[in-house]
Amino acid sequence: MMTKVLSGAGLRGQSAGQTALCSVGKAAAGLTYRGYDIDVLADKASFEEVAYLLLYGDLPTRQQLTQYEAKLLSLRPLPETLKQALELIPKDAHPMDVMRTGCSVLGNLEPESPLNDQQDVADRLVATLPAMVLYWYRFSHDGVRVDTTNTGVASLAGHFLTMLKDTAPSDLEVQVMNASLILYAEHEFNASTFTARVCASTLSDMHSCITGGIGSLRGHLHGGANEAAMDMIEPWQTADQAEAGLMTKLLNKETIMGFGHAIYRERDPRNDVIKQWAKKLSDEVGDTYLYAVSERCEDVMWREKKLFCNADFFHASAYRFMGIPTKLFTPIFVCARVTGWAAHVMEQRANNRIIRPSADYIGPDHTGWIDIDQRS
Ligand SMILES: CC(=O)SCCNC(=O)CCNC(=O)[C@H](O)C(C)(C)COP(=O)(O)OP(=O)(O)OC[C@H]1O[C@@H](n2cnc3c(N)ncnc32)[C@H](O)[C@@H]1OP(=O)(O)O
Ligand SMILES: O=C([O-])CC(=O)C(=O)O
Repeated sequence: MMTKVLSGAGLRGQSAGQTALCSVGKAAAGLTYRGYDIDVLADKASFEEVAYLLLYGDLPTRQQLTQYEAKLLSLRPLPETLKQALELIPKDAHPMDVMRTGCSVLGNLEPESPLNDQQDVADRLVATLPAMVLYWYRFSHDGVRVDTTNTGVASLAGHFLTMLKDTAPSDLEVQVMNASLILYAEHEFNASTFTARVCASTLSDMHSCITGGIGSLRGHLHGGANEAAMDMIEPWQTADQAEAGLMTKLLNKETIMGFGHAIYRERDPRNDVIKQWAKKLSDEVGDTYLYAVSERCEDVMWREKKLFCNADFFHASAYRFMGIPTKLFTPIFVCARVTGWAAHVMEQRANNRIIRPSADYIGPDHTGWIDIDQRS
């Protein structure tokens, strides 16, 4: 795989520091977490194993994994005060705003300290972010105070789906959710991770760094693209309608959500994985058009613009096939990416210099004071 020739605005192509966590767009490998290829991780690992890899530095032994899973289970309960805060948030709030608030409230209740160190705060957030968003969602939408602790499901992937639906998900759904969390866990110096690192570089606390990351991920040019892609394809009932709709959008020079990437040039290696799972789900649920619509979008975008699906595009149909409401798509990204963000915060802290670039000044020349009554 070739890396993109990068230049110009948006700090594109400029190295902003070093990382041992992830390589993106390197020849042949495509995407690795601490040297492990994403395809292999998505195929063989559990999300908990990948979280451990990112947060603790290496893949766990069986004993370490058992202990880590037990730790995450023990960290699931939400503080009562946090539940009360979540209950105050209206139904029509965006779940990403709920997560931002939830993370921030937890930082007030359980601030990072020598007794609650960065590793513990990171694990606590991994264990509770899914619960925060779903506690609010189920309370505000269904009037149910969902049990966020004992769904009887050990894996975070299964726990998320069980809290959402109250019924046990299928094995395939748990498998796909697990792979999805792995695909979304980490991606070098993307915008939200960079936000978290900038925050960390001022010696701020972990909750502030993660809250900032959630805010940056929310935008449609970043994590919010999975939701925006679903909104785009939703009205199309056939592949031909999708093609006609896309052609109109391209003619109008619209940005097509779920396509293109700041670093990859030819393909996003995560797309092959999630696309395959979307196909399996499509077959399982007896879908007659959404997968075909998605595939046609992929073909048209490549034919017309040489733009490829990024990680977000086929996540939209995969999540839809699992019955997940569209506005919960990006929050799932948060549940995964919190591992990458926290690992980057720790890495930044271990070798820190405050991140403070310069700007090229383009404003007016030095200007004298004009008294308020003299201004036109
Ligand atoms: C998990 C993730 O966060 S992945 C990213 C998710 N975001 C999206 O899917 C949003 C849609 N995609 C985009 O907006 C962009 O591709 C980004 C934000 C991901 C990357 O932006 P950039 O690095 O600036 O894009 P890039 O330099 O490749 O753009 C090259 C050209 O292709 C165009 N282009 C890039 N992506 C798209 C798109 N999705 N739809 C239409 N045109 C596009 C650009 O407008 C640009 O055109 P120009 O040269 O006429 O100005
Ligand atoms: O790397 C990026 O710019 C965006 C991305 O794919 C991610 O954060 O997963």
